[in-house]
Amino acid sequence: MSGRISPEMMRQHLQMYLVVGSVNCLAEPSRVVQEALAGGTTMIQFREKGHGALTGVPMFELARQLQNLCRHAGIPFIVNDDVELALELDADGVHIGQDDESADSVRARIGNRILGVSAHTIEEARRAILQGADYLGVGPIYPTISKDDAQAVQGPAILHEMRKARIDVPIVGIGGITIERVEEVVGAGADGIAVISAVTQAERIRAAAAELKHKVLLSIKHSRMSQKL
Ligand SMILES: Cc1ncc(COP(=O)(O)OP(=O)(O)O)c(N)n1
Ligand SMILES: Cc1nc(C(=O)O)sc1CCOP(=O)(O)O
Ligand SMILES: [Mg+2]
Repeated sequence: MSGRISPEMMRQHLQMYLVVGSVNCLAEPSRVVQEALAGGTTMIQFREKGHGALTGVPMFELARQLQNLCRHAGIPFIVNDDVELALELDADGVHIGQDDESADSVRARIGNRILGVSAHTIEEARRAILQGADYLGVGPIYPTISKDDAQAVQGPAILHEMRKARIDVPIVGIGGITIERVEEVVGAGADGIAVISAVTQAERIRAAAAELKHKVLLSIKHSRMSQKL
């Protein structure tokens, strides 16, 4: 990439953001990702974490396999937490949280690659932006079954509060998001949704991703129309 990603492009990539690792998948992870991409997923995060997570060569091989699928689909491949892995793979970006390496240090290491930072408060959001975040991951919006050490549930109100505080950077909501909740999340100010279980635990992965994306696009349209009124 010749420069930092534009906010407009970032918002598009955040619309239907799948966070995925072998631990979360009912089917083969590569099959899950293939199906999710066929359903219109706009960005993938490789998050190999939790009980039974792969390490070493098997983890690296899986990451490379999923990255190749993203390359063919023309969508960004983001690595969770592991900056070394992201650099080794020449991934499109990294997502870090408040307990990971600091955002300014990661920004210095990854150059213009995409940098996503988790933020739970307005203060964390402002700091992440100053330190070079391209987008914020805000959650958990609802209770989640996919992250044992998640913070307290925030509800969509945190998104409203951030937008009211003039945090204008691209934001993705995460945590317990299902098709029924998409409109509320986008209506509160998110540019898209990041999900694990709504896609990885679905019986029909392609259809689940496609329905979620369709709902996000409709919700963005509705929310723009109501802002104009
Ligand atoms: C898009 C997105 N938002 C938030 C997170 C959570 O990051 P973090 O708080 O560092 O927790 P772990 O995912 O590392 O357990 C995320 N991964 N993606
Ligand atoms: C990875 C992650 N981060 C969260 C946060 O709040 O920062 S919640 C979460 C898990 C999201 O999985 P699901 O869509 O199954 O709830
Ligand atoms: Mg992390």
